Amino acid sequence: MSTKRIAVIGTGYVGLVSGACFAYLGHKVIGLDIDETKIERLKRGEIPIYEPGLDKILQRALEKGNIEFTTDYAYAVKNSDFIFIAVGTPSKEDGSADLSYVESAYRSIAEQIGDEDFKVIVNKSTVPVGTGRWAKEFIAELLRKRGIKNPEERFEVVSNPEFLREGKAVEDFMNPDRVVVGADNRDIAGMVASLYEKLQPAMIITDLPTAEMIKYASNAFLATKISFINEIANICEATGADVTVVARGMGLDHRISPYFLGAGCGFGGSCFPKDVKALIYTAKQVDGEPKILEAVIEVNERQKLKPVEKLLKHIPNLEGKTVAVWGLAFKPETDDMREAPSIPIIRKLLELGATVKAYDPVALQNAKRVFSREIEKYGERLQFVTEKDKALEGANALILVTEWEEFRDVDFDKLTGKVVIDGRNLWEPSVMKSICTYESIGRP
Ligand SMILES: NC(=O)c1ccc[n+]([C@@H]2O[C@H](COP(=O)([O-])OP(=O)(O)OC[C@H]3O[C@@H](n4cnc5c(N)ncnc54)[C@H](O)[C@@H]3O)[C@@H](O)[C@H]2O)c1
Ligand SMILES: O=c1ccn([C@@H]2O[C@H](COP(=O)(O)OP(=O)(O)O[C@H]3O[C@H](CO)[C@@H](O)[C@H](O)[C@H]3O)[C@@H](O)[C@H]2O)c(=O)[nH]1
Repeated sequence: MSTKRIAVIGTGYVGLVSGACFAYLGHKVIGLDIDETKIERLKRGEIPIYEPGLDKILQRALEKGNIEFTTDYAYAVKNSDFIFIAVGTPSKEDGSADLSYVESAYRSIAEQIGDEDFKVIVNKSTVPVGTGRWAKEFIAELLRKRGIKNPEERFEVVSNPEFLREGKAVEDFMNPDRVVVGADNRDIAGMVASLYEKLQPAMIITDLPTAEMIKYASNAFLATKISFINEIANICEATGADVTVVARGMGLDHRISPYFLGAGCGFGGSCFPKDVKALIYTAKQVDGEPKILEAVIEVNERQKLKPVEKLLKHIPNLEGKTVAVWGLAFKPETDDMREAPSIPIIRKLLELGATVKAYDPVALQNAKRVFSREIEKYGERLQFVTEKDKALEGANALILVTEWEEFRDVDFDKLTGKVVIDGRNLWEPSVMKSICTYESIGRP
């Protein structure tokens, strides 16, 4: 494999993992961020996020001298041929994707492109269909204004959406189900595809809008599977069926597949909620009626509060009661709190007068930031504890929100007599029901 010079703009979950993995694969990588503190920490070898396996990959890349970090766009653009954009694209109030960080990255890159350059600008951020083509005009115009001759010949824009999952990011990047590359110029798409050749992935090379749409359609479909099974879980609950067995029975049909049929208290994270909303927005802009997508969000919003609904059946008045909450991050193996179901659950419990004792193995620091308003408003009624058993001390009930592995083995003595709501169907009902008042999602 020939070594290529790559800059990665944004050193968050996607940028840092992609940069470290490209460097591990033998490319020369410059990671750039506007967050100076983050870059200072990375230069010292500290990793600002919790992501299993990233430390080892990054360490190896640093030892090989294949990765460096900077805040200097001039340096990063000058010393790279491929510039990957991996900045955030969060939801705006109206559900559309906020492209201001992406636009700012394009501007900063365009300021550094000279008369003799040719740079391949690769969108790894999830951006609405049409963004790549728009970016080509936007960047060309910026170059034109700077007096650069033949601006369209100085760069190409490529879409290379990322499909990694948090908590399994390194594993997913190194073993992708597929790599998707979209560009108007197929030769340049091929050049981007070749950056991954060591991984020998299934490869889709297509045009810009199609690549952008593959990302949204994939996330929307996975989110649909989750809302679908949650809807089935609610029907199971009312009819005495067991959703976990139903999901197993469905999943053995290879056309359905067993994945993403885990019923629970809904999906969270930095991607599914915002990407489904952005796709709804796009659909409406082109006069579509995205009924399925809207239902996916609606079902999910309701599902997130299911555990509280179930708790109220057993303890109708939560005033003066204490509820332990296990798992705050939006899924296990991450410290990411974005759109975590624990947020509406804890807010609701506090509103209803409960004292909440919250525990997570790695997300406590981020959780304290997310709940800063509640900490101020409710004082001692919202406590963060550093051990799962401490959360149970004096608690009338336990809600399991995130299925961290350490919650699998519980000290049954500590649960005796409590109301336990299992929001992720982690425990065996027959065992739990013998020691406490136990409810799960969609199981008798
Ligand atoms: N998190 C995931 O699992 C995941 C997976 C696939 C795709 N994505 C997509 O990838 C993109 C990035 O997501 P993330 O979770 O890594 O975001 P993140 O918030 O973790 O990181 C974004 C980084 O970009 C930096 N940044 C912002 N503006 C910048 C600029 N103008 N120049 C340089 N750096 C800048 C921020 O300081 C931050 O460090 C999003 O579009 C997201 O939808 C995310
Ligand atoms: O059967 C399931 C599977 C997942 N979830 C929930 O779904 C959310 C998202 O989980 P997951 O997809 O594992 O995590 P993400 O890191 O958000 O990854 C998704 O979003 C990324 C960003 O776009 C994509 O790159 C990935 O392919 C896509 O899986 C979490 O809250 C999970 O608890 C369920 O409720 N039931």
